[in-house]
Amino acid sequence: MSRAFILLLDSFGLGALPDADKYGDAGANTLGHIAQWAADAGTPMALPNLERIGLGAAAHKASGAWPQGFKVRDGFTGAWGVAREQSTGKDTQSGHWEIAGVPVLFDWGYFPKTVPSFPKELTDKLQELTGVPGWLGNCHASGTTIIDELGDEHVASGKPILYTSADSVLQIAAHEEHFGLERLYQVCEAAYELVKPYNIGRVIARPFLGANGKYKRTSNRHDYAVPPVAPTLLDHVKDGGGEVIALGKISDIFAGQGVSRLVKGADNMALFDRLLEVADEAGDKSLTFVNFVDFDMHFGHRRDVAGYANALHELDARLPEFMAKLKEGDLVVVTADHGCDPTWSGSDHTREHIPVLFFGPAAPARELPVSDTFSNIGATLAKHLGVQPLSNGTALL
Ligand SMILES: O=P(O)(O)O[C@H]1O[C@H](CO)[C@@H](O)[C@H]1O
Ligand SMILES: [Mn+2]
Ligand SMILES: [Mn+2]
Repeated sequence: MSRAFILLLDSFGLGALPDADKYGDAGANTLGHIAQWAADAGTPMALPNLERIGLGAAAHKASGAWPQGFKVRDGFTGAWGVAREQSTGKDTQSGHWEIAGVPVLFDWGYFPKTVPSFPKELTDKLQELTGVPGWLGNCHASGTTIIDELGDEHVASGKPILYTSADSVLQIAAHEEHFGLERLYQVCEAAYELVKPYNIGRVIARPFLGANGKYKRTSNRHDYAVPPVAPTLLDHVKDGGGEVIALGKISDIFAGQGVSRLVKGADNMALFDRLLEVADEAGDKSLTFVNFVDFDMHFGHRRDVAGYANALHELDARLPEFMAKLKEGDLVVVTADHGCDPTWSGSDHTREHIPVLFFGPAAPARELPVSDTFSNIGATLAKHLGVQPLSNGTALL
C-alpha cells in the first residue's frame, strides 16, 4: 500500500530566491522574519514537530540563518530540503501547478497599478452582460481594506467592487444579502469568459456581510481559475487508478482537473479535522492534497505577524494527531506555494524558497539537495505512487 499527502501551507516561504530583486523582494523571509519578530517580542517561536522533521535546517539552507528560537539542530527524522521556483510568477496557481509538474513558463496577464486598473472595454462589456449599475474600486487594493472603504457605497448603489493585486486576478466583492451571493457568482462567471483574452489566471468572487462601515468577508469565496495547461500529478494519479482528494481550495486552483473528490473546511483547523478523517479512509495509490489558506489570506496579505506565528503554532501542535494515523507506505510532504512575508511592505506575495519536508513511514531521514524546480516534489510523489512520471522534475527519493 502506498499513499501520498501534500500539506501545503499557503505562503510559507523560507527566504528570498536568488532572483527576488526582480520582484522587489530581495531580503524577504516569511518564516525568518516571523521568528525574529516573535523573539524580539519576548515570545520566541518553537515548532517542535516541524523542527524535528528538519524545518529549521531547511530554513537555514534557504536563507543562511536559523530561525530565531528554533532549538532542534540535528537528528532530523525526515527528508528535508528547499525548492526554488521555475515559474515566472509568485502566485498561487504557478506555485501549485509547478509542484504538480507544470511550471508556468509564460507570463500571466496583470492589470496595471492605475485607476482605473481594468480596461474600459472589459468593464463596459461586463456591465452590459450582467446589468449591474456600474463599478466601484477598479484599482489595486487589499481585499479587506477596500470593503471597509467602499462597503457602504456598494450597499447604497448596488455597484460591485472590482479590484486586483500583484497576482493575475480580477476580484469582485459584493454583499451576500444586498447584492446576492448567486448574483455575484453569475457576474464572476461572465467576467471569467471576458478576461480570457487578457491571459488572467483567476476571477475571484469575494462575498461579504455586515453593515454601516463594518464588513467581513465570508467563507463563500469562489475562484474561477484557468485550468492547468498540461496534465498534472493530479491527472497522473487519477488516470493511474488512484483517488485524488482535494481539501480546501486545491480543486479551485486546478479548476477541478484531476480531482476525484472535493472536501471543504472553513479555516485551517477545520481543514485539519477533515485531513484526519481522510487519513483514516484514503485508499491505496491515493493523493490527498490540502491547502491551508489562512496563512496567506488572513495573515500574510494582512501583514499580521502575530496571527501568522500563532497559526503556525496551531498547525504544528496538531501534527502528531495526523502522524498517528499514518500507515505503512505513506509519504507526506510539507511545503508551500510562494512567500507572503508579513513584515514586508505592501500586501502582496514575496518570491521565496519553499520548504520540502518529507515525513511518514516511507520517508528516509536525510538532507536533500536544493531543488531548482518545485516539480521535484510532484515527481517524488509520482514515483512513490507508481504512476506515470511527470514531464517536469526529478524524484528526490
Ligand atoms: O487582499 P485579498 O483580497 O485577500 O487578495 C489576495 O488574495 C488574492 C488571491 O490569492 C490575491 O489577489 C491576493 O492579493
Ligand atoms: Mn498562495
Ligand atoms: Mn495570496
